[in-house]
Amino acid sequence: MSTFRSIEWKGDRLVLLDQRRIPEAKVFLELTAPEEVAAAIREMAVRGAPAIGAAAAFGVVLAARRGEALAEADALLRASRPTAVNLFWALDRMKRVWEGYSGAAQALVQALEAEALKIAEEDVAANKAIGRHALELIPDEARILHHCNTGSLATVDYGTALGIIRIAHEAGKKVHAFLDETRPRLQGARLSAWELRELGIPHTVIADGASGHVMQKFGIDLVVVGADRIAASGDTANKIGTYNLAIAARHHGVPFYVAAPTSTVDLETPSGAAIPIEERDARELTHCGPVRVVPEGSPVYNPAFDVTPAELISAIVTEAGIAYPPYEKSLPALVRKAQGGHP
Ligand SMILES: CSC[C@@H](O)[C@@H](O)C(=O)COP(=O)(O)O
Repeated sequence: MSTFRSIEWKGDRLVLLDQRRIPEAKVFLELTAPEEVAAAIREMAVRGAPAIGAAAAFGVVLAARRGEALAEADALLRASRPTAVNLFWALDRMKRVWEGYSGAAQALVQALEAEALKIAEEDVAANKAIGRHALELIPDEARILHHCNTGSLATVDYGTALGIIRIAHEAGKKVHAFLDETRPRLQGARLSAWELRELGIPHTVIADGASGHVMQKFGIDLVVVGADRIAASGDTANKIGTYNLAIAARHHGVPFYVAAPTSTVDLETPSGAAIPIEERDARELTHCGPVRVVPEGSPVYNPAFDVTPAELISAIVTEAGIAYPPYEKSLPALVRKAQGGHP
């Protein structure tokens, strides 16, 4: 894989690989202000639940370096996207460092920088652990269906669901990934295919509507997806189209796995009904690039995420181990384990 990370802290600026430009160009953005980080998250130059959490943490560091009001930067970054809980989880961690702080400004900048770097490094370690735990779920030869992009681009490095595919490949398993294109923003077609090509992992891009057909015609051994927020019940918000995939998987008897760090588990949210679902600009649907593909005046509805009910999820793979139903019991135990407590 590439020798760069999609998120890199350079001591005085945050460098992001602009995901809107992949695969046609590798363009790096150099951000020095929290407003720029919030805009990059909102406009999806950086995207994917763990990646936006880490980027927001560095947004707070930038605000501190500039001597700006941290409460304002925090509010601005929190408002950038609503669904992925990692954003709020990372900003809460940063807030525990700055809230009530009364020492020297320079020492606070250093403490915030250390915390943001810790968030980033912990994410990489969590993703590798997720991949190792998942090995027991992957047959030696496996056709794996995947939705959206959950790889190095969507995290600080390695990835969650795509990381599982990568680690299984590196472990010598014969994996073939079927990648949903993931309309309307094409994270599967543009980003996951790009990552798997760089890694030399066999894959085939399919239209979202083809996933049922592929299960029926070729046979899929498992589906693995990421998550933006997992409620205490196990209900999981992820990229729009995930729910359809889970229904098709159940119909075909295909195991449906969710892969996410425990920072994506939100025990405060009891069930999927309480997860805020982002609606994005209609233009994402009405246009393909500059070309209008929906007649002028036709109403559109563009939810960016859906919620897959826990009963359709075979297991949730986290860095602390694999949670099986009933998730109300297994998820809190894994969250406690990840935090260093008893399972
Ligand atoms: C490891 S990324 C997991 C999820 O964040 C991913 O599947 C997803 O839904 C991303 O949505 P996006 O709108 O591209 O940020």
